[in-house]
Amino acid sequence: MANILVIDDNLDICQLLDRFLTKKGHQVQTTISGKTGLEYVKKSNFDLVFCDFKLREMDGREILQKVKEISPSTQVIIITGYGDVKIAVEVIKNGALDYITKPLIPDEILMLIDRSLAINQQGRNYTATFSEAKTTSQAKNQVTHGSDTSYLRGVGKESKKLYRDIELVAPTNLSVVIYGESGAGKENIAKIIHEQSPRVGKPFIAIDCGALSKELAGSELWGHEKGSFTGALTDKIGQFELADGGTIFLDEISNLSYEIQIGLLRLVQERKLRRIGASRDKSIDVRILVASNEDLRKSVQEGKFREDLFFRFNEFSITVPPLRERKDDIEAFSRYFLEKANKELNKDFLDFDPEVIEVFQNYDWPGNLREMRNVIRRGILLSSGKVVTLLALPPELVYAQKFNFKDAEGEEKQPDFKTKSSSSLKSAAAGAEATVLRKILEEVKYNRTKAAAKLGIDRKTLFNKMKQYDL
Ligand SMILES: Nc1ncnc2c1ncn2[C@@H]1O[C@H](COP(=O)(O)OP(=O)(O)OP(=O)(O)O)[C@@H](O)[C@H]1O
Repeated sequence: MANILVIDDNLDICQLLDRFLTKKGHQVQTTISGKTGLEYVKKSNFDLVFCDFKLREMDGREILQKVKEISPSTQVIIITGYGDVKIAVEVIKNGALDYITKPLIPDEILMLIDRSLAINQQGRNYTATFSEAKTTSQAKNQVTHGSDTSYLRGVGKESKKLYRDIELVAPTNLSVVIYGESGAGKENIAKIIHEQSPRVGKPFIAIDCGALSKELAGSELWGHEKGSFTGALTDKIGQFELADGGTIFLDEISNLSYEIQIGLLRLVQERKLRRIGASRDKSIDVRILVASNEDLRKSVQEGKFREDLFFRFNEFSITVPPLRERKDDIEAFSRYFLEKANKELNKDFLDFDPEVIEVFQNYDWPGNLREMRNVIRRGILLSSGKVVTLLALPPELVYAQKFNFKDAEGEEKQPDFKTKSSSSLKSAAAGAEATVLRKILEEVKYNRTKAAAKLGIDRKTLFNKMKQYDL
């Protein structure tokens, strides 16, 4: 059973999730206000918060940040419309566990709850093995002991280069900077490096630097002694100590504050750390892998990241290509995620409609592998039979390339309908309609009267269509 908070300014969604999740045995609290939601988080210990991205007084990013400050071990899942996938993907970088797109699908929600509970449990079990550990917020970081990574290497030129680099650097003790867009697979690469290194079998700890609060980052990373500051009620082992002998992966490294960067520099130079409030140093043997989705050299030039630290980390660098540049692997990744989703959801889908693969090949995948995983999971939940069809994909994705309205040279492009079946025709119409509606609504800043006038329909029809397409 999970303790769940739902924050959504759509009362229907709150009521629906409340009823559904309570029936499934979870403890649920709901609110339409972000502010009230944060008050609830202060008072209660939630395992998981489902939060709509577009709330009236604050957005999902702000809520996420505050929830993480108040209760670092609470997982947050952002609810979003498909048109906002890019934003949702950004939010993941700030520590959200995942995102789900509307319309909500019950099985997907249940699966995410299970995943969130499993991650929290994993964190707890791991810390329990360090019996002297009296830590409070370890659960948010993913900890892997041993070899449980399942992944696909890919066969394209880009993937081959990637894995050549990994094989080269993994057996060494070098620090590595892993570059790549959000969801491209940086953490996965870090795990593979760890597993192909002599440190395999020792801890692998992933820290999301974007999710570390300024106040608690030091205590989270180095640990603290009881009484060293208000709120330090017990001793706490930091993540670096927990990773001793193994590998630590610092994701979104450029988000670390200047003070923490100084602490890191000392650790990297002297291989020693001191818990906050302690009087003695402790020797630490940890391999450090870091990731960034922006060029760290640029962060150095902008004064956001220390140059000396950059040189320490930059002993080797790997760039994970975005999915749109791994065209040769798209089909293989699609089948990999189909298999995975079959297992997770207890389904037995055999394949994709060939048109689906074609759409996948042409789509930009701003959320990379994470987006593909989510699209396929939903595709399975929305399909009947044994084959995932175009109808089960978000219309925005199906017609994104046709409705981007710009070609590679930035010239306006005419929408191109090459529908091959009546089902895709239906989906084409829906996709076209949703995209045009969104475009006009954005043009008029969601003023419904102006949008209805521009579209030549009445306000009620517009309202119904906005509801239908969740705009
Ligand atoms: N080679 C792979 N084979 C199969 N699945 C993969 C592979 N690489 C990544 N994934 C899956 O894609 C999703 C995103 O990967 P990952 O978390 O490693 O990306 P990331 O670049 O670290 O993202 P972020 O920057 O948002 O933290 C995860 O579900 C992961 O399991």
